[in-house]
Parts: sequence; C-alpha cells; structure tokens
Amino acid sequence: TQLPLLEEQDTPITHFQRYLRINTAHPTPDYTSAVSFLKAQAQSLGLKTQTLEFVQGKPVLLLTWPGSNPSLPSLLLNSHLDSVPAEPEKWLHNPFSAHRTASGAIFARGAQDDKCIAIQYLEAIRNLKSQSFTPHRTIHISLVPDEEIGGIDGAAKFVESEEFNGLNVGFALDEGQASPGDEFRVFYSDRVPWNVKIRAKGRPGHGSRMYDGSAVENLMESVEVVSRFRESQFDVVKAGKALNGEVVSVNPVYVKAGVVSEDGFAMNVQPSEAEAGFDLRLTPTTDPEEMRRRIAEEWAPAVRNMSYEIIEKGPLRDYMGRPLMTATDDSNPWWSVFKQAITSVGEKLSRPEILASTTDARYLRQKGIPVLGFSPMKNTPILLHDHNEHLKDTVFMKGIQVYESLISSLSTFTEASH
Ligand SMILES: CSCC[C@H](NC=O)C(=O)O
Ligand SMILES: [Zn+2]
Ligand SMILES: [Zn+2]
Repeated sequence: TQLPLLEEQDTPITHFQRYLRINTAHPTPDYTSAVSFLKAQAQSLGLKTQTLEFVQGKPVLLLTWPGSNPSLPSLLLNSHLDSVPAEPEKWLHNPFSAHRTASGAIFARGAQDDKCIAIQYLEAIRNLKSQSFTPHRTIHISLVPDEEIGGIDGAAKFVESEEFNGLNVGFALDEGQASPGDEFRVFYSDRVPWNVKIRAKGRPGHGSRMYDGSAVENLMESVEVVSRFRESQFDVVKAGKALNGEVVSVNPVYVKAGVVSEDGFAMNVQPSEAEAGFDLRLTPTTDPEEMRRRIAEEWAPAVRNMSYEIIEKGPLRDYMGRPLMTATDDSNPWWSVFKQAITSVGEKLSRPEILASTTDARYLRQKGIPVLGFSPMKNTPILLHDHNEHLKDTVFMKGIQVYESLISSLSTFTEASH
C-alpha cells in the first residue's frame, strides 16, 4: 500500500494549506469557497454552523460550541476571511499555492493575516474535544468578510444584528501581529484611520514664468508642514519613547496635479489645482477636534486658498463615549485569565500595545465588549500585506497549543459577568 502524499493527509497543516489556497484576496474574494471549506471543518468537529448574510455575497460564518452553562456571557473568537491582494510575480512562491519549503515555511497571502488564527481556533477545539473537555461558557467563532476594506459590510453589520445581540458576548479575541522577538504581542486598542485630502488652488500660467501663489507651490508648502508633523511623531518612536501605535501617523499616499495633454502632462502649463491624500491614524486618545483644527489651520488654510476633506474610517468612541480601549490591568478579570493562560504554557507577553493599523476589534469594543488582539506568532518576521508573507509550520502548530490553553481558561472561569 502507498501512503497518501504529505499534502493529502488530514492534518492541521494541510487544513491550513487548503484554506490558504482559497483566493479570498480583494478585489474579488471567493467567500463562497472559504465559507464552505470552514463550514465542513466545523461540522467535522460537531460545531453548530450558521451563515448570516447582511449584505449579499458577503457572508458571516458563525460557529458555536455550546457551553454547559449557556447563561454565562460567551467567548467570541473572531477572524476575517479576506486578504489584501498579492503581486505573484514578486513572490518566491505563488501566493495562493501555500507552498511549504524544506525548512517548513508556508508561503501564502493570508498566512499571517489572518488565516492562521481561524484554523488554529478550530484545531485547538479539535484537541480540546478529543480530551473530552467541556466549556462552561459557550464559545463562538465568527468568520467575517471585508476586514481589509474597513469591515463596513462585515463586522460592522454583524455587531449591529439581532443575532449578535443574542450571543451575549462577554469577551473576544481578534487578530494581532507577529512578534520578531521571543515574546508574544497583545493589542488592547487600534488606531483610528482618517483619509485626509488637501486641495490647493492657485494662479495658472506659463511654465516659464516665476510668480507667487501657484497651486502646486501652494500644495508643496502644505506638504512640508505635514511632513514636519510626521517627523515630530516619528522622532518619538525613533527615540524609543513610544511604540508605533502610540503616536499619530500620517503618510502621503498620492499627489495629483498637472494639466493633461496627449502625451502625458503639458510641461509648460502651471496648473490651477493640486491635491494630496494622506493616510492619517489617530491614537485612541488623540483629541479629534485638535486634529481637525491642525488640518484646517496649518495643513489646508483657507487664507492660502486651500480646502480639505476628512473621511473618518471608523468609530472613535464606544456607546458610552469612551475611547475604544480594553483594560489590561486587574480591573479586567478577562485580562488576568488571558495572561495566566499564556504563562501557564511557558510563554511570555510583551507590554500590551495599540495596533498601528486597524481591525474589526473596534466594532466589538464600540459595543463595550473587551477585546484583545492576539496572533500567536513569535520569532517571526512581520509580513502582513508584504511580499512573501509566510509562517513556519512549527510556529503555526505551537499557536494551536496556546489557543487550547486560552480557550479552556477563558471558557472555564466564571467570575465575570458582562
Ligand atoms: C479604513 S479601515 C481599513 C482597515 C485596514 N485593516 C487592515 O489592514 C487598515 O488599513 O488598517
Ligand atoms: Zn488582518
Ligand atoms: Zn490586513
């Protein structure tokens, strides 16, 4: 008899690879295949499955392991189904092949962000079930669409639904980020993205003329002001006085100007309008009014014929008007249990951080639910959204053990009420 090929075997690694091979990258994520794969996995574990569709073609898959005391607030494990696009020609291995190298690195878009955690949740439950573990509180896994494009049709709709309300979620885990060092990273908040567009108007004229007040000169003056603010924030990080997520970031993402002609831009016309776009990220405690004032008065002053547009990409405060932060001290019993579950498997946590980017956790926090961002990857380069995103098989397998500890502890302790 012949042994099945390594990749055809039914192991946590092959489950991970199969999920990674489903192309859920934007702009055309294959949610149908992802949901049917995960649903089948969940059914093989005896979990209850439910597909919710708040927006057509954008399913939320909800998996449930009922607890022995279903009146306790439940534990929610969240993971998004989608990925950012990849440029295959710039990768060592095709980003949807989930190729595993001789040294055990699994290359795929989504390997770190965040398909690993979805499979790790399921495999941890598989192991707990095989040990006849029964949770006190009910455990839910939500697999949501569209996180990478802001979650408007995904997590944002889900948390507003009656179905979500009925889950009585007491605490949730969502994705975090890889740690290059030997300690796991944990995130208690996300920064808030603003899209900022600034526009300058100015005198048009012949490209040979020197005069004051052209639109592009005008815009460039503002770009310098923005740059100085950026430096002021970045310097704090470079000096080691703050982590990335603890300052306001602003990065230019486009500049637009020029009078279009047949073969590109008219080179001898100074345009009358110019525009620049910035990705701005506020910390959870940044005063938004202060930021608005800075933009209005310093970045796009009307006296210089400038205007601006701010598109806020998500909530700043919870339903009580509080910043969206989960406590990481003794005031939060879930935090103590979380920490204990990590140390009990011999692992360490670094100082809790604010995620520099943004995840769906904010929508849960907005509802007042404590959420920690956590992806158990240590000694691992941070490769989310990068070329050659990969994760080592041993790191992936270790993560399953970590979740076994987390899921059993968090679902067993009964002190907290929501
Ligand atoms: C505008 S919300 C976008 C969310 C996105 N999340 C992951 O990268 C981010 O840019 O952080
Ligand atoms: Zn992610
Ligand atoms: Zn991402």
